Amino acid sequence: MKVAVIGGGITGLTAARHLIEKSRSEDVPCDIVLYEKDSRLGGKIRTYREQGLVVEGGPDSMLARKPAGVQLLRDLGMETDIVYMNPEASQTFIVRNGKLHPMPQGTFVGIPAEVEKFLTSSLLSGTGKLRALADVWLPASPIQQDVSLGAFLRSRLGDEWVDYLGEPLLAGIYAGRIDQLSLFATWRQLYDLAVQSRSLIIGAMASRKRQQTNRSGLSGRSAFVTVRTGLESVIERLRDDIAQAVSIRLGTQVVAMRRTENGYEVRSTGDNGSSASETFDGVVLTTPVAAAKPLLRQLDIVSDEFDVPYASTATIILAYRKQDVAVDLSHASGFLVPRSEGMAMTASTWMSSKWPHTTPSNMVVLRCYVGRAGQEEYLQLDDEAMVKQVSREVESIVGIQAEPVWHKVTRWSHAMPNYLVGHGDHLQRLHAAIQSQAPALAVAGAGYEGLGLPDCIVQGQRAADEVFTALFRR
Ligand SMILES: Cc1c2[nH]c(c1CCC(=O)O)Cc1[nH]c(c(CCC(=O)O)c1C)Cc1[nH]c(c(CCC(=O)O)c1C)Cc1[nH]c(c(C)c1CCC(=O)O)C2
Repeated sequence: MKVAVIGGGITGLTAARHLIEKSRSEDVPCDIVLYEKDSRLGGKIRTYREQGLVVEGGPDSMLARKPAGVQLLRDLGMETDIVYMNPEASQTFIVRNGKLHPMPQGTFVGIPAEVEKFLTSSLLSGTGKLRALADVWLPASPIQQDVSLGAFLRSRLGDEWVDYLGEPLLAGIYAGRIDQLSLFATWRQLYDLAVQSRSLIIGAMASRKRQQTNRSGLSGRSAFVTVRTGLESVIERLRDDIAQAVSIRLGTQVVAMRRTENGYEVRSTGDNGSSASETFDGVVLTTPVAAAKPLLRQLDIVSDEFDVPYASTATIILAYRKQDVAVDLSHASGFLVPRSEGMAMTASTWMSSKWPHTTPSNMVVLRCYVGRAGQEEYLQLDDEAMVKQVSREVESIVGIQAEPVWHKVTRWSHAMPNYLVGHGDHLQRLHAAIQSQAPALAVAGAGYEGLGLPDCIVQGQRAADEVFTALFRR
């Protein structure tokens, strides 16, 4: 059999690796061609190793509680390279009126699970806190179908909680707008919590208790993990792992697809202007949704209702000399900036505190984020102006007056998928259309069922499974 994998990010690479595994375990030869339009593999994963730093331009870590990520590292023989987030740097701040306020203690993703601690928080006004606590007495939410994450949370915990805690924490993951994101496709567990316990706060109290009893085996281990030599070394290892069995076509964009009698014709153009056509039995399509849709349309899979806008962002890494930084950042991982603060920055991660292995001991490194859905205007700034703007904001929020001695701006155009209300239903219809019209074809990646690295890995493996099984049964 012969399979095309379109896209060379983490999803496509794990799909290719999984196809090889299946072909070996079932003893069925499988030719694999991987197309990547960029001149490098890795997609959103990009590590800079400069000035003694090992810092990320894209994702900096992954959730340990989603096992696919850590499992992949083990499968690639990288277990000894795994680094856990510094447990000392667990405090997160949220900016209000230009000042840092600690995230309230004793919450479950911001939802109060310890009422007394929540009441002492300086982040919300007295009225805001009381309104949030009213969730305990409110009747069950009468939700039958998908609504926005914001509508659901506003009804239970009030606007102030949503604007200063809920949106930065829960919509921030998508660089999205809380009033547009789908409740079911983003934080369904919060809906489930409210169904089980009627109140989110009562549900948060119960899950916190469960967490505390289950945690015994994980003591001291943080929620996030990364790789000592940078996440790009996972890409390098994956590439080496599959290189023998996969033809990797860099700088090659798939521009058209057509059904043939038994499979697919894939047409591509190269950076040098060349064009080529090749036929395959199966296809794993892992590009962003905007690149996948025109190809699907050529196969008569119309998915106009399946709309996944991608927000544009940038990360700005600022490195300071430690001797120039008068504030102690060592106990915190960083801060989030609510939309209403009107700043360029949406958040900042204190890399040298959260991930000490990334930074020489004589430096302090902050990674700042700019841009989210509906707030993309600061991305127009050129690198120099962006660094200036962001370091000015760092000065006023954090109190670092020094000039950064090194910086790196990484721009991510249309990079963060936002799952809108109805995402799940539209996705189901897309899968049904693919199943009936396009046998041995599967879609996977951040635009569909989770944008973190573990979810991309799971989707890549599942898509490879589906395509392999469809062809194996023939
Ligand atoms: C406090 C904070 C968060 N996230 C962040 C902070 C800032 C300070 C710091 O670095 O400590 C930083 C962050 N993390 C993410 C973004 C958006 C990226 C961008 O704007 O370019 C930003 C700005 C992506 C993310 N951040 C996260 C994901 C999802 C990971 C996954 O689902 O696999 C992404 C894409 C994870 C995350 N991140 C956060 C929560 C509550 C969660 C979910 C945890 C859980 O589900 O148990 C909060």
